[in-house]
Amino acid sequence: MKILVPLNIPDTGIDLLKKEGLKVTKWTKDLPMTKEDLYKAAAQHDALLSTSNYELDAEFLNANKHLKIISQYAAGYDNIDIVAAKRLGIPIANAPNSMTDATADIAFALVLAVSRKMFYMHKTIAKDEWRHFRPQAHLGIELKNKTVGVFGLGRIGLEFARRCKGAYGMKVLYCNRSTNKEAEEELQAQKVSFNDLLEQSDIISAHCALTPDTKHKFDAGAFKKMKSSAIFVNTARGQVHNEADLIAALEQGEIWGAGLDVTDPEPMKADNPLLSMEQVAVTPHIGSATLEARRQMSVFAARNIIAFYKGEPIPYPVS
Ligand SMILES: NC(=O)C1=CN([C@@H]2O[C@H](COP(=O)(O)OP(=O)(O)OC[C@H]3O[C@@H](n4cnc5c(N)ncnc54)[C@H](OP(=O)(O)O)[C@@H]3O)[C@@H](O)[C@H]2O)C=CC1
Ligand SMILES: O=CC(=O)O
Repeated sequence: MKILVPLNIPDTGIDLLKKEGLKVTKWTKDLPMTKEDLYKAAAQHDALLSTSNYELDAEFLNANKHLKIISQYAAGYDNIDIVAAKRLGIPIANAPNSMTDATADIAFALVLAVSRKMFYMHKTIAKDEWRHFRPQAHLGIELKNKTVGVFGLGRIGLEFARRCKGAYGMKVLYCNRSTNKEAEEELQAQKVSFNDLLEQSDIISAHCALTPDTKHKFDAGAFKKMKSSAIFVNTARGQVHNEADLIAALEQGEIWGAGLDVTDPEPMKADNPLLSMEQVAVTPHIGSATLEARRQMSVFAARNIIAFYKGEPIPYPVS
């Protein structure tokens, strides 16, 4: 079986594939493949160890019906048309839990960065604006005993909530479709409606998958319901918030601040007004950007393909 890896990912998983006798073509350039190159290359391979920057839509899947499996080097798989893949009988798999800690860390770091205006204050030094002690300038807010609301308390949401509870004794609210018993027992997390999450939380962090249900969940109406002292954090997917509405909510003081690891669109343009706001911190989708996570993602994505090749159950199937 010939595997196409269309981005320069760590070799940890590639080595496993090769050990099983699978042939691997890895794209080693820094820039991703063009759509044309991807179509051409996929046509000559049996499986794809893909990454989330490629749009694997119905058109791509129809043109590549021959693919035996697509294994995603990511937890999210909103770039893949799962319905079309199912119709065509192409199994899809992903690599959840390989970057849970790394992404929870980024969400938590964004809360801290926003609460103390760190990114903005860093820029004042670079602009040579640090002059003298100003006792009432650029004050932040403290996090101890605040209420955190997690939208999508799954793997990453739980790790993020653990950090909030452990470091600052925060009360944990969450909004999911199902109940997270583990979080309720361990953190005394309370499941609430979306409305209550918005109205009662001091910090709201999005950790859901991007689906038609969650697209633009955080829009003008949602921001209006949040506390004017609230911090909104999104490390899930940029389209979970409506970015124009978020900018307006911040400009009008409807919410206090925002921390984003994901934006809409990505990459964010350098002239985006969010980048010059005092109470905003933006990182360029680096949730999983640790050596440990990226190596593990490669291994998990490879294991799906190896299991399929051996006729064993796929460890991380996407249904
Ligand atoms: N910034 C980054 O670099 C990274 C971002 N991510 C993003 O984080 C997302 C979450 O990852 P992970 O924690 O592993 O995924 P999980 O599937 O473990 O958690 C997702 C949670 O979202 C909840 N959810 C889904 N739909 C809804 C909805 N409509 N309303 C309320 N809750 C909902 C689910 O609960 P229930 O089904 O009960 O509703 C579940 O608890 C990924 O899909 C990806 O987009 C992941 C890794 C890195
Ligand atoms: O955004 C990253 C992912 O793993 O999903």
